[in-house]
Amino acid sequence: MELKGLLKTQAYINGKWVGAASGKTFDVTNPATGEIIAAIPDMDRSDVQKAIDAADAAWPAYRDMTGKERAGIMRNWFNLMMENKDELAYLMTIESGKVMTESLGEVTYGASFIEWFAEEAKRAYGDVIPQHTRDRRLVVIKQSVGVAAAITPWNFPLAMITRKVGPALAAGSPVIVKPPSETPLTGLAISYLAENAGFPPGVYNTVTSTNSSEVGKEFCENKKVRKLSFTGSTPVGKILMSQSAPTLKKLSLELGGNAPFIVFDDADIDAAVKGALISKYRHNGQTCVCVNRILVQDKVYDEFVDKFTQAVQGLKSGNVLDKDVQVGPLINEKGLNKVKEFIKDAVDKGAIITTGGKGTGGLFFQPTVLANATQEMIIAREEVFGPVAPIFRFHTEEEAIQMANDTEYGLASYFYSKDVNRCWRVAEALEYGMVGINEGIISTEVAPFGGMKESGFGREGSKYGMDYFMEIKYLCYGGVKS
Ligand SMILES: NC(=O)C1=CN([C@@H]2O[C@H](COP(=O)(O)OP(=O)(O)OC[C@H]3O[C@@H](n4cnc5c(N)ncnc54)[C@H](OP(=O)(O)O)[C@@H]3O)[C@@H](O)[C@H]2O)C=CC1
Ligand SMILES: O=C(O)CCCC(=O)O
Repeated sequence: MELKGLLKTQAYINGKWVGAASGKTFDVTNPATGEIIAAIPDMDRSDVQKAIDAADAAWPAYRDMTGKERAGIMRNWFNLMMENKDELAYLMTIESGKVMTESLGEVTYGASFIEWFAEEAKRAYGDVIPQHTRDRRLVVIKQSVGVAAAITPWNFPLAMITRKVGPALAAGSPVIVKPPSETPLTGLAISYLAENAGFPPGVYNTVTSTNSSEVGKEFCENKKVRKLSFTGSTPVGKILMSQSAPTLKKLSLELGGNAPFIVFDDADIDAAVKGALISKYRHNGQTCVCVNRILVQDKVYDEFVDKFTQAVQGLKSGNVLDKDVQVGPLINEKGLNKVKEFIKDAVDKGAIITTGGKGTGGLFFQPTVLANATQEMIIAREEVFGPVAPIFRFHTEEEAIQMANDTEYGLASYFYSKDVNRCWRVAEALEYGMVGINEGIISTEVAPFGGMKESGFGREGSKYGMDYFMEIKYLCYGGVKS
């Protein structure tokens, strides 16, 4: 495909395309074929410092622009993403293995955060508080938090960047993005579009590196960075939080999940099968909101297992660039080994494979269903991040809630029931930041995305998203004579 200048092999700092000061590079490979796509700069802390300095220098002028002016540039950027949708999706597919239809969906989804926050830029309203003494007037304004850094994962090479930089840029904060080393090319491509959209030099920066722990330390320790937003694993989130303590860096952490999907015996079983299928096998099970555990009530257990197994057998594997293919490869060897290890552990402990269970060459693995799953299995506790659906059995509503909440995670959860009273009860009892009720896909730019417990904190998207990139300032006018 003709990529119209979108395949960038340099990083983007202070409005310039640059290599690493050390001259080092690293290769980006296609997980579906193993082919090398490009070599890009392998930066170290000195390069990251340059990006931070540039962002800090750009901050005063950028924050002084009106919301409407910032919105104009963001709107240009959104339009450019949509005009280059096919090219961005192609790049995403070849570097991440995400099937083409899903990549096209992610470009639209990712761009929607820029459209949404461009509109929000004009509405960063403050407040007037009724005075508590006659000679005072109390006003609250919201101001940009300052330079913001973003560390993003490979499973959403575009949307996890835009969901962070959208609110930051709208609020008046320059950004430095560190995309994942597996999938940096989509992030570089949108940096090129950001340049063309008209962001002033230093407002939008992208650094690439395989030395993520050093980049993370610089973001946490550098006092010019006022905010760090991270999506990725819980262990790395904890490292970033402890590294941020000395500078009291403001943090948003969107971490791992262990999503339950509960099917009650009063549910529409066909709808539940459809919801579980799309939620489990989205990006081959590699999202933090993918179903990790399916909990099914006794009476409908066998029916659900049969119908779900049949539906999974209908998923189409093949060339990820074909628009009707639904199953791609795992991102890397580590991901593939995790899948194999979790299946072996489950089978050793009594699970039955009703479909799948085998690798099909390279990083590809069959979509797999495990019946008779139990709490003793690793998959009950840890995120598999792959195409494996364990199905657990429960007897009562209380037991389902107890099983669902029996995890340190609290990101997404789902349940199916036709009983309205039960829907309210269960939704309120689930200790999760997001609950899908008779829905398997819940992500949208208009709703708050984020978790509880060890799934992190902060909310992205929606009317709440910008608050995490703004300071609330209270102004007290005294001596007002009436
Ligand atoms: N919440 C979510 O959406 C995600 C959850 N995960 C979970 O994490 C597991 C492992 O996936 P993995 O990709 O290794 O996730 P990581 O948390 O290791 O990686 C996510 C991002 O953090 C960066 N990173 C890694 N270590 C550090 C560090 N010490 N300091 C700063 N940044 C760092 C990575 O950079 P680099 O790529 O250069 O290493 C990447 O940009 C998955 O199996 C899944 O369970 C993974 C991805 C997303
Ligand atoms: O898996 C993730 O990293 C979170 C993104 C998922 C979504 O936005 O639906």
